[in-house]
Amino acid sequence: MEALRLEGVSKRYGRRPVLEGVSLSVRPGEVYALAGPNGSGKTTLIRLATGLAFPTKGRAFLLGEDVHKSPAARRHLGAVVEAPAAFYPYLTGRENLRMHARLSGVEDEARIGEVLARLKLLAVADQKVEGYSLGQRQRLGLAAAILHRPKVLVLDEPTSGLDPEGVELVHRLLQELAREGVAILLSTHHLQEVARYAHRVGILGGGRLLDEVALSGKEAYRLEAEPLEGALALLKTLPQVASARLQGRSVVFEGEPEAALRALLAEGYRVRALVPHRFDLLDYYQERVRHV
Ligand SMILES: Nc1ncnc2c1ncn2[C@@H]1O[C@H](COP(=O)(O)OP(=O)(O)OP(=O)(O)O)[C@@H](O)[C@H]1O
Repeated sequence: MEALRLEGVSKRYGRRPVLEGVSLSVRPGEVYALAGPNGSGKTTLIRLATGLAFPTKGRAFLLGEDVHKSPAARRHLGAVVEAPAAFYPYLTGRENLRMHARLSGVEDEARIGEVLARLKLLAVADQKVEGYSLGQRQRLGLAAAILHRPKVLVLDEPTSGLDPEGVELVHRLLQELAREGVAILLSTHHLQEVARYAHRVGILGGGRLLDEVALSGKEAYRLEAEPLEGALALLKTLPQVASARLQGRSVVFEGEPEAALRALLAEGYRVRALVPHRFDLLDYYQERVRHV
């Protein structure tokens, strides 16, 4: 079952549409990154998915339960939406986490130590939060969000304000959590970084989900052949080809290049080039949002 699902979600502020009919889903163990220019609605979408804002149309589900109708659905959710998360400044990091733990019914001192260690906060755990740097607060926010072992984690720009070590720490943590089966939806402007481990990237623009890119990690190849449309159609029929799509004046496909070449030549296509293809997410993204 999908861990998180948005069904035709729209949001208007007054008469102004911000999101129009966005549907997406995130499976357990999947990292789904939301990208889009400033003002494209990423934060709004995240607020709708977590139940912090109501959609004008459409519905949001967490593990099959409607987030806006069943507050209990949120027990499976960990989220950092307003960054840095609000903490009591006169309490220490550990005391703040204890408060969170009590509110979510965790009451497990060992778990508090575990998440502090995971976020590399043990050295400052017993200092008051008012003395924390922005990056330390960000990490404490994430520590609070994962304290109750949520099955779904929703994060708005989880690496903003972090130094390079902090950025790496968060990326590593998210990969580990995904391997443990957590479904993760995050928004980001740092496409190249999340492309290393995100499974899918949703591109928002003009209030719509313009595209979803699956980052499979499989070997891809770029083919230049004539006629190109026919070559694309042929590749799509081959069992050795997992996926194929048009990109500019080439076809990009995943699969076995030898089998593809044999089939193309056997059918009389003129093959001009068949080379390994490195998918550049940033290039693709820029092309996708250029005309919005
Ligand atoms: N409470 C609100 N009232 C009115 N308009 C809002 C409200 N919240 C967001 N908006 C508008 O909705 C649009 C989308 O904002 P949102 O913050 O979701 O974008 P974003 O993609 O997260 O942007 P950024 O990349 O800058 O963080 C913006 O034009 C914003 O001005």
